[in-house]
Amino acid sequence: MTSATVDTRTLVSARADRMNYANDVINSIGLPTSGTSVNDPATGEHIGYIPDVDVAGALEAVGVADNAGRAWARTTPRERANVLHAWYDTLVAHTEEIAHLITREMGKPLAEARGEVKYGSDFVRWYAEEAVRPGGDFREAPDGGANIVVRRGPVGLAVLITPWNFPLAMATRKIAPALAAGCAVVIKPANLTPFTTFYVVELARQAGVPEGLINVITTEKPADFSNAVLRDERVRKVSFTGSTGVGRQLMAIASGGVLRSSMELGGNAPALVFDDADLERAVDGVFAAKLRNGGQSCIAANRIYVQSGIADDFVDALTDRLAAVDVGHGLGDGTALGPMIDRRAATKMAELTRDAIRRGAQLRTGGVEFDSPGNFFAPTLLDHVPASADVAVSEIFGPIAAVQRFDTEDEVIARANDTEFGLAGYVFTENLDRALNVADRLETGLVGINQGVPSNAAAPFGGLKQSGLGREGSAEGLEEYQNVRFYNIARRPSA
Ligand SMILES: NC(=O)c1ccc[n+]([C@@H]2O[C@H](COP(=O)([O-])OP(=O)(O)OC[C@H]3O[C@@H](n4cnc5c(N)ncnc54)[C@H](O)[C@@H]3O)[C@@H](O)[C@H]2O)c1
Ligand SMILES: N[C@@H](CC=O)C(=O)O
Repeated sequence: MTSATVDTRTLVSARADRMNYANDVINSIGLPTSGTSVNDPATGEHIGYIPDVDVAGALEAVGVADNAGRAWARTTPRERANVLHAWYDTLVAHTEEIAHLITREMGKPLAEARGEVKYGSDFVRWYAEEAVRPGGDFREAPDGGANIVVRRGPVGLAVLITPWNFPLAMATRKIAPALAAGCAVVIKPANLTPFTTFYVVELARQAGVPEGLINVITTEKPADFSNAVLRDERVRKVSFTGSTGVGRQLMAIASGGVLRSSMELGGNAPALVFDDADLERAVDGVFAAKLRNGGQSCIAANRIYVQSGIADDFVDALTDRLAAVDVGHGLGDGTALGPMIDRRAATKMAELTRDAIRRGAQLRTGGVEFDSPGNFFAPTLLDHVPASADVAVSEIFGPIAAVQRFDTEDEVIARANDTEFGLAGYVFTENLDRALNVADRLETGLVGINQGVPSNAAAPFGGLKQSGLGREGSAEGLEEYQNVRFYNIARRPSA
């Protein structure tokens, strides 16, 4: 098959009871009756408004956060841990509410949204546990004339900017370590998926997070927002998750005030499947790495390299898996793939597919936009994708599995590393030496070995090259919100 086919699957519809439940959760947030409209990406339906805050409003929030942060910085690690534990318990108790909200505003299937609630809440629990281990050190000067006490304290007021693809996890991965370290925050979620942030921040308040410590700002002019708040002297830190282009702009502004900066940016993950891989395990892993979040993930398998000896079997098996996926509203029964976030994203999938086919790729399944008011694109597999195709060089951010073939280990590593990005990579082989040697040679911040979802609150998530700076999750994620200082204590030798 070399050209687009009609996908005969019918879309799964949302269940009315789940839609009503999600709407009740949105209505409970207490949002304005006008402002910026938020829509369900699966239906295009308007689901609520958020405030369009101007620069003066954003700077007011900076002032509120600055005041609250000064008091919070003086709390003990145990006090901060207790508040974060309480927030974690509240998040878990509201799993259903949050999951329905995520699906309604972002589109991912409800089962995946529940998974995000677990993943996102795990960051809060992890940093509740890390809060009482702020780190520090005691050293002796080599000449014996001093002791050096190394202390870690809060970096100060942090501005957090998050994307739409994981509305909960991208927020908690930043807010929780900031609070654990003793910082206040101003957070700007994406306008496409703001409700989850408003909702979980309200849960944080109910759990005992002091007023003014977490401030949510939504705006239609994000550039005005960042230009103003990142130049404000009260702000000491910026943490951004989003595209590399916007990350570069924010780093340029942050350089003015020499702000501590964490940047979680774009990816172009290679997945390497060797002849000696377990076929079933490799198909499961690549399927997960591709289809998690509908492919709208920074660590999604972007370039799938399969060694010649296993390639035909692998492609057949992955094609069957993708062709069997139920597509539809995330609040439907059995939906495994929801909509793209917006029409532009769905159109981009169609363009990428057309470009690849024009350049010689073979379409094995999918390749069609569904005829619906939503933004659906069928799970797609393109085989024999030329390295020059757009789908092989740009971040796909959608459900297209783009397969290329390779012969040798050296060849595939050179191809895998031939990108300015360096976030995630995947290796599938049953040979442990090969797995570790290839992982060592991949220029990525994280490597999934025989599995497709490597993210974990205990792992230092982050990229190399133009995929970013800094780490989120784990002990390293706390350090991003800490200043390191030392006291030099003079010592006289005993008489
Ligand atoms: N490395 C990671 O951990 C990670 C995680 C999720 C997403 N991403 C990346 O994010 C991208 C997709 O997300 P997106 O489309 O929302 O990205 P985006 O860069 O367009 O937007 C991200 C956020 O930045 C805001 N923003 C945009 N311009 C801004 C400006 N000038 N000043 C301040 N804020 C601004 C947006 O409103 C949104 O809140 C992909 O490239 C993906 O790889 C990376
Ligand atoms: N997929 C990432 C987030 C980026 O999209 C994760 O696993 O945390």
